[in-house]
Amino acid sequence: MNYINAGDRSGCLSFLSGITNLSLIQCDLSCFLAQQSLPPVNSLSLEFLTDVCIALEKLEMDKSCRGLVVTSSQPKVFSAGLDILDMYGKSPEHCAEFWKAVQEMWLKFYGSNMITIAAVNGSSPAGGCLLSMTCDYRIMADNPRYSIGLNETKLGIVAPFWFKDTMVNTVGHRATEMALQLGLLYSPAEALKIGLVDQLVHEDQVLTTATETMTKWLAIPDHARQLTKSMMRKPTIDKLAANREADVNNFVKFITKDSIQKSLGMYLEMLKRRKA
Ligand SMILES: CCCC/C=C\CC(=O)SCCNC(=O)CCNC(=O)[C@H](O)C(C)(C)COP(=O)(O)OP(=O)(O)OC[C@H]1O[C@@H](n2cnc3c(N)ncnc32)[C@H](O)[C@@H]1OP(=O)(O)O
Repeated sequence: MNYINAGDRSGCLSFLSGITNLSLIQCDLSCFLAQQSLPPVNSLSLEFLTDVCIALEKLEMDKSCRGLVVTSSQPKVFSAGLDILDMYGKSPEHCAEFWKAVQEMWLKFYGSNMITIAAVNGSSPAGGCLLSMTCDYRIMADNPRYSIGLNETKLGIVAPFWFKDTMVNTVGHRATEMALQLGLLYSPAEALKIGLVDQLVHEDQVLTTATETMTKWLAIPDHARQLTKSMMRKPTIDKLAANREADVNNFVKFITKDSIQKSLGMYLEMLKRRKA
């Protein structure tokens, strides 16, 4: 069955307008494919996060859209996480705007009424791992060169409580404690073992498997599934929703510290050196 039906694209043109880094392709009557495409590594920049939130809001209001497969059109990378350049050498005002957009993205994805499936076609560190954890199901390409995890401590930064909560809800308290303190990036096999991803498939099969899985999830009555999802996730969502401003202030205070800026600068340098 051909799930990605190019003939149906006209049905989602309205979602594409104004969107530069995300394309939405209608897969069948009730499911969309959201493909991130921000070269070179799909980092989650302020502009990109804003695009994603607008697109998601529109899909959420479209009652005919019941499911979303989230993937990347960049080979080998699902998402490199938050765009470090939005946190490095920027004004406190910019950092605050950026963080609000990160919060918004998380709130929208984690609280989505749609079935969300992450087709993790490559590496997915930090914010990329967070994005995949907001989804209901994760399918990852079985290539030992790829990794996934919340590696913030390796950059000298600290994952906020709602990153931590999302991971606890996914893999449990002990695995999260190890993962966060050590900034662990897991191979696909390790990620499967701790439950960070739900299924590994050959890289060529990630999207097909995601759409097959979607078909199974679509068979469940929406109202029952949505209420169950909300029951599981609402306490975690409410915690951030009630503390958004304080969380923004904490982030800005932390990220603009000289010592943290220095760590981020060194990390960026390391990324460039590694390439050379
Ligand atoms: C209080 C704070 C709370 C939480 C905050 C943050 C959470 C985060 O998400 S921080 C971001 C953490 N991300 C990472 O640590 C990933 C870093 N990137 C990589 O490991 C690799 O790039 C990756 C495995 C994703 C892909 O590898 P390659 O395909 O080999 O690409 P390159 O490493 O050559 O990268 C190409 C190009 O992109 C730049 N880059 C990579 N990641 C980021 C990023 N997250 N933000 C901004 N820029 C990034 C990299 O430096 C290269 O740049 P150029 O050298 O200029 O080409």
